[in-house]
Amino acid sequence: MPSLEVRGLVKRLGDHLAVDDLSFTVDDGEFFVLLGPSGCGKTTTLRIICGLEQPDAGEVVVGDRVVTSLPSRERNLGMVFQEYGLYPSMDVFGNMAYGLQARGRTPKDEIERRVRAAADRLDLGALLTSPITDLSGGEQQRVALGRAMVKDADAYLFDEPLSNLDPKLRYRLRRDILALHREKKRPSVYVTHDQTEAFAMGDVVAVLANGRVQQIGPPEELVERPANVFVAGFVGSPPMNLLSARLAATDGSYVAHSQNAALPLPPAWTPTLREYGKEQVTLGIRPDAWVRASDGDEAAVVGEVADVEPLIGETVVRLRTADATLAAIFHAGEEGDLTPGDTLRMGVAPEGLRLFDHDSEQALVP
Ligand SMILES: Nc1ncnc2c1ncn2[C@@H]1O[C@H](COP(=O)(O)OP(=O)(O)OP(=O)(O)O)[C@@H](O)[C@H]1O
Repeated sequence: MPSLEVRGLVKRLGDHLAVDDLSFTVDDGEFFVLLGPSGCGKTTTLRIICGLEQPDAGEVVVGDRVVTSLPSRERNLGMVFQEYGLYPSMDVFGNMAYGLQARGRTPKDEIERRVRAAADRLDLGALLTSPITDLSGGEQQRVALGRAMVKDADAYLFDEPLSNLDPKLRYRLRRDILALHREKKRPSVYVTHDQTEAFAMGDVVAVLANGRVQQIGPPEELVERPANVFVAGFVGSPPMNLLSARLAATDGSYVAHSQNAALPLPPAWTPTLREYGKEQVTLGIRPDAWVRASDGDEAAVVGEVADVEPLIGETVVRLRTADATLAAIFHAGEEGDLTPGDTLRMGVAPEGLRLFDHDSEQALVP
């Protein structure tokens, strides 16, 4: 049985439909990430799960309890937010202990034991009596994490908890959050617009746009098999190249014509495309699927190198053609000696091609 479930959530904010028929389930021990661009409804969804916002329609289920109309404090959730949400008048101990003290069910020495254990884990042991206002942003966020850690919550919710922190601290706190999650073995829902974070942390990632789920799956599935044009253009850095193309059948297999090139599709596509019948498609080319091609190769896209960006272990090359700018990732060294202005011919490894219906923008599946 899933331990956290939202069913058909709808939320209108002013005249904006912030959450539009959203459903997903998170199992015990699963780290579930809500990923999407700014304004897609991630925070609103989390606020509904927490009980800080009432949905216009739909249900929130935690364990075997429908909690939709319960106040936040009765939902037994651990929450960590971007704006730490700490009490400035209290010290570190007071903030971490507050939730347990307020519920009044945990003996004082047990609270003390839990707070000290969490503080030690988070390197806050020496700061327990410090006023919150004396702490750095990273320390405050660790206190907020510690406050969630001392609770035995039924589910844990995180809303962009790391976005105010520098990269080194972010990396460390990611590990702390995952350690907390693994220890508690409860469902966790983590909101972020940072796909590196989403992919590094999530067992399952839900991509949201305009308040709707676009795709739910493990990170590698979103990259390998994006369900639609939005996901294809959103995940990956750089994301998949998306081009309009015309399909043509030749000798029983298919070729996609785009950018003055004839790109052969693997034979596995043939039955699907025969049934599909349409000519016009959107072609997706993974940036890591490009290969250098030789002169006269019909299956090569030709363009001018616009930009060469060396990264750690790989190089991103941008190629300008008559009507598109394409991104290619080469393992460091494979790009050769390219400089902006050079003419470059690139072929595509056929397994790196994806096709989407031109109108519905949904993926076609071979
Ligand atoms: N009171 C309001 N009236 C109208 N629209 C609102 C109101 N509050 C929020 N919105 C809009 O609802 C949408 C969803 O907001 P939400 O904060 O859930 O998005 P988000 O995905 O978490 O974005 P971010 O990553 O920027 O925090 C946004 O477009 C926001 O501008």
